[in-house]
Amino acid sequence: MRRLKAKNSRRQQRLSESQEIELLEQWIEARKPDSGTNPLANPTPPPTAEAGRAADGGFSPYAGCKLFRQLPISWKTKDGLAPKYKEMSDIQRASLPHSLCGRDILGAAKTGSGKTLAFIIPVVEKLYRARWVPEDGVGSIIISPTKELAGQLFEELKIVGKHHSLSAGLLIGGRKDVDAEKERVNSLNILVCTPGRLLQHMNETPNFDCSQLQVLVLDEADRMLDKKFKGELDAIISQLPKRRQTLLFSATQTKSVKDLARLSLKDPEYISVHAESVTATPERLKQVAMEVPLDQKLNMLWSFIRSHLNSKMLVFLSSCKQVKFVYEAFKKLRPGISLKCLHGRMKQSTRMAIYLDFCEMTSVLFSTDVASRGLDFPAVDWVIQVDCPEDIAAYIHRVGRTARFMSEGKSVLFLTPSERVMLKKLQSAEPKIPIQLRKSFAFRFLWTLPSFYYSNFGGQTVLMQAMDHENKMEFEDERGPLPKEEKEHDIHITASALKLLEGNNDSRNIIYEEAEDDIFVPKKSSLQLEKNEPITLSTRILRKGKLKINVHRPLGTRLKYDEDGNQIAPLAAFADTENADGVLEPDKVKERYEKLREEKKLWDKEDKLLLQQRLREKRTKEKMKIKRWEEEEEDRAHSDQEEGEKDAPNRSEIHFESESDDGEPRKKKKIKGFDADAISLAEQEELALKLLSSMHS
Ligand SMILES: Nc1ncnc2c1ncn2[C@@H]1O[C@H](COP(=O)(O)OP(=O)(O)OP(=O)(O)O)[C@@H](O)[C@H]1O
Repeated sequence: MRRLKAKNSRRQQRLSESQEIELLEQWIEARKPDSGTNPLANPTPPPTAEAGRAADGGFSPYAGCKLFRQLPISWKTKDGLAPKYKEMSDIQRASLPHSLCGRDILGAAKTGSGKTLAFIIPVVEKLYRARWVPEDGVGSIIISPTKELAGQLFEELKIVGKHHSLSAGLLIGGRKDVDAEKERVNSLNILVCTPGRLLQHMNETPNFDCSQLQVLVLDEADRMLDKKFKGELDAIISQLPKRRQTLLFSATQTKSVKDLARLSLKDPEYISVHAESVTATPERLKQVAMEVPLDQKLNMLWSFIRSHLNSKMLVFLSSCKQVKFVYEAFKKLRPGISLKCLHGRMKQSTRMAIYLDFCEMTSVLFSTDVASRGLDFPAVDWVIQVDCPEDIAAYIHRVGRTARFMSEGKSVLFLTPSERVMLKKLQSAEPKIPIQLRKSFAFRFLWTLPSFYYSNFGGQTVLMQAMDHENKMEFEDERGPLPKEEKEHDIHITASALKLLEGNNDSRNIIYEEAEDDIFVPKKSSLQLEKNEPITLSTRILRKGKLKINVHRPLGTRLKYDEDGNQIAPLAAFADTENADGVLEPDKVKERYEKLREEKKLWDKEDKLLLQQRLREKRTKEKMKIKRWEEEEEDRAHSDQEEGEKDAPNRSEIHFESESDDGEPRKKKKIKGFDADAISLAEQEELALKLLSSMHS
């Protein structure tokens, strides 16, 4: 009764809005496209209704509609879209006429083609036309497989819904104030969530009510319907009303009748705008595969990163353990470009901070498949798949993080000889995936990783385990025997690399000369492009060799220098340990060594303190960064809430604590020596102390 009253009072307050709604309803009803029609198939606008009839007899009055403003959507939505979006993409043109008139949709289009707006617009419009107010409760639920993707969808929803008075909430893990949020969740109209959080609400929040649900959206639908989310999704669906509109979108759509039956779809429109396309991946994406033996994968990755220091790179590895290992190891080796890592076992606030950082910065992000679907990182130059993807769909989504919406991108897939079967699978996929095998010798291994990392972090084991147990792909060939021997202990440059470096210490030039075509040519910085200057590395290549001691050098001939760089006589420092006849006095020598030892101890102490101070500062800086991000989030939530209270009880953003929404197994146990935040610092401290003690022993 209260709800009805609220609706009526709002209707009375907004006469012009009501008129608009009436107009939209009539417009939508009068121009309903025939089921199964695709406006893209008949691009000329119909001068009369009958002229819009396609060859198959289907009629779509939206043929020729290319702009958002030509659609029967509210002015508030048009105003929200206008600053950023004017022309529709293919999937938007094909699906919006059907979804706006309430039909269930199974939408498929290539990665980066604008599927998000294709479901957010109908969600907002449906509730607007139903004159939904916060007191009406949950009217729409958008479910995504990962927290980051949910966050991104929420941002897009804020753009479209900017001028609307609907309330929306982001329900993802990582926040502690669950109780406060449970109180607010019932007044949210649109929930953008991960399945775990939503289920947590359904089970724990008193009076949580979805009985009035109008629209359910599953983004990355095939993923949401696969066995990883089956239990959670079935539990959610069982609590939702059957009378609702359901929108399913993905770049790799499911057609399984069994899956669709679980969702009780009613005569869904199957809209696959790129079904006729020759390729399954974006047209501007260049793809190559390289055969790399397992024990050379990291060297290859290192060389690749070192040769593309101006590029933004997303590196996929198959497990959290592996991501942590590669990130820690490469970070210590300082490649000359900022490194980041992202995986499901990180704290939510850290994950979000890294996601935002990578959106803004040219850097390298090592990630598990948590970043493989849906995330719209701007301007990624390279997607590097160090480990083979699980299947073709996983490959398509991973490479889809680059070449988004009309932009260009490149991807490289490392395959061990036994993984070559994956290449065949990709090449014979329908539609095609244009991927070619390249000779890996285009890159010389300029570095081999020191075994320090392998032995201390169990690196080799990490790689082997990750590849053996986490790649679910079935191989035709047997994997070769795993190399057992330890890696060499010294950091060194291989002989061939040294030879190349003799005449040219720019690794990127080497690659340029050897590449078969321009796909591996490193990106020049804009400055270099302007000046047409040769590329130089932003960091120096260190030629590290073994320190050789010449045992045949006569005693007392070693040159020494004072602090100003002046040469001093050999053994001059020991002059005070000789008597007048030039003979060494043992007591004085002993005394001098004692003094030196004391001095060294003092330096040790100072160094230790300095190091501790630096680590403390670094930690504080990191904490401040996370805190700032959290404060900004809270401020935004507050201002949304205040704004909401002013206009109408309104927009808000909430977060819930829970795990395992990433498609990665939930494991709380920490791996010794490998906590992304704290352990890396502890590890650094330990390493520094080890170095100090080895210097002084
Ligand atoms: N009509 C449009 N005009 C201009 N840019 C658009 C339009 N629609 C979407 N975009 C932009 O294209 C990019 C990709 O869109 P979106 O993330 O919706 O792709 P997607 O199809 O969902 O990709 P994925 O399959 O990877 O999830 C975004 O940056 C978005 O802002």
